[in-house]
Amino acid sequence: MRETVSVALPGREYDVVIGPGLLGDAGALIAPLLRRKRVAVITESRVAALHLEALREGLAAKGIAMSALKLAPGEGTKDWANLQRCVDWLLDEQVERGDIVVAFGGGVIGDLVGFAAAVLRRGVRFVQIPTSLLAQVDSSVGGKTGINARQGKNLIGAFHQPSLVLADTEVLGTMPKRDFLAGYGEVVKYGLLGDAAFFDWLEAQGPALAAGDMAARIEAVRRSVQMKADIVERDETEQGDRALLNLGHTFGHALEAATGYSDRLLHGEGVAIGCALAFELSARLGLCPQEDPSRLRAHLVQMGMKTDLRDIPGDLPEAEELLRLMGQDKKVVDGRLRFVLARGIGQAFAGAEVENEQVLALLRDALG
Ligand SMILES: NC(=O)c1ccc[n+]([C@@H]2O[C@H](COP(=O)([O-])OP(=O)(O)OC[C@H]3O[C@@H](n4cnc5c(N)ncnc54)[C@H](O)[C@@H]3O)[C@@H](O)[C@H]2O)c1
Ligand SMILES: O=C(O)C(=O)C[C@@H](O)[C@H](O)[C@H](O)COP(=O)(O)O
Ligand SMILES: [Zn+2]
Repeated sequence: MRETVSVALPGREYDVVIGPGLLGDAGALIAPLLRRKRVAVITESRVAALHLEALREGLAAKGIAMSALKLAPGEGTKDWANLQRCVDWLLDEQVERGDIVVAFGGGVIGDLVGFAAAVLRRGVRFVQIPTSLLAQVDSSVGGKTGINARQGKNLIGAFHQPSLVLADTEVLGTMPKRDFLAGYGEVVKYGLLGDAAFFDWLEAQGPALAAGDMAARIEAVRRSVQMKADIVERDETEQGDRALLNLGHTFGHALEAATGYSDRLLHGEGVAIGCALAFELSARLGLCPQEDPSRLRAHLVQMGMKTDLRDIPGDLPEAEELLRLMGQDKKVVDGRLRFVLARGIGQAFAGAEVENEQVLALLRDALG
C-alpha cells in the first residue's frame, strides 16, 4: 500500500512517497540524500508528543542521528519570531549547506521550516514529513514556503522545493477531527478545480475517508498530490495555471485575517467556505449553474464542515472590510482583485475580474 508521485521539475525532481509506516522507514528513505548521518528536525509540541520518537527510531535504524527543535503549535507560529528562532537554532546546530533540514508537522511547520531552509546559508535542502491531512495533500508539495505578516497571509516567503516528501498516512490516525476536516477542505478543492470525477468519488468515499479507511486516505492523498504535481510542473511560480490551486483562497485568507489567525477559523475551513463563495459568485455571474454551489454545500454539510460565514464563531467585520482584506491577495494586478471562478465542478479558471459591487453584494448576503 505505498504510492509514489514524482514532481518533475528539471534539475530538482523529487518524490512524494505516500502510505502507512513511513516514519519507521524514514532512515532508509532519507539516507540517499545525506552527506553525513545527521538531520536537524523542526517540529511542534503536539506532533512531537505523538510521533517524534517513531521518527527518531526510523532514522536510528539507518544510523542517522537527529536533533530536534519543538515550537508551539498553531497558525500563530508562522511569524518572524519563529523564523528567527528556526534559523538561530539551525546555525547553532551547525547545519551545513550539504545537510538536510526536516519539517515534521502540519502545514504551519512545513511553510515556516521550508522558508527557514530557503534563507539559511542562502538555501539548504529540506525534507517534508507532513503529519496533517492538509499538509499531505497540499502544503508539503510545490515549494511555497513562508510566514504571515501583520498585513496579511503568507506575504513573506520564497519558492523552495523540498528534496523529498514522506506522507505517512498512518499518522493521520491521531489527528483531531476538526483539523482533519479542515484539511479535507483542500481535498475538495482539488475535485472542484479540475477533476469532477474526483469530486464524485469524494461524495461517495468522503465519509469512509473521515472514518479512517486507509485505502481511501491513500487514494485521496495520491490524487490530490498528483494534480498538484501536474500543475506545479507546468507553472512553478504561479505565472498562470498555478493560481487554480488558490481556488477559495481570496475569500479564505481574508477570513483568516479577519479572525486574527486564531482557532476561530482554520485555514482549510476558510478554504472550504471560500470555495462555496467562489462557486456562489460563479453562479451569480452566470458562469455555472446554481446546482453546482448547492451540490458543493450539500457535500460539505454531509461531511460536517462549515459552509458559511455564519458558521464562524464571533463577530466578523462588514463586507467592505472583508473586501479591503482581500486586497492583500497575491493575485491582485494593478490594485484589482483577480478571482479563481468556475464554469462547473471540476472546471475552475483563474484571472476573473469581478466588479467590487458584485463581491460586496455576495458578502453582504453571506454575512446575513
Ligand atoms: N505551502 C502551501 O502550498 C500550503 C498549502 C496549503 C496550506 N498551507 C498552510 O498550511 C497551514 C495549515 O496547515 P495545517 O492544517 O496542517 O495546520 P497545522 O500545521 O496548524 O496543523 C493542524 C493541527 O493539527 C495538529 N496535528 C498535525 N498533525 C497531527 C497528527 N498527526 N496528529 C495530531 N495532531 C496533528 C497540529 O498540532 C495542529 O494543531 C496554513 O498556514 C496554510 O497557510 C500552505
Ligand atoms: O500551492 C499553491 O499554489 C496554493 O495556492 C496552495 C494553497 O492551498 C496554499 O494555501 C497556499 O499557501 C496559498 O498560497 P498564497 O500564494 O495565496 O499565499
Ligand atoms: Zn490552502
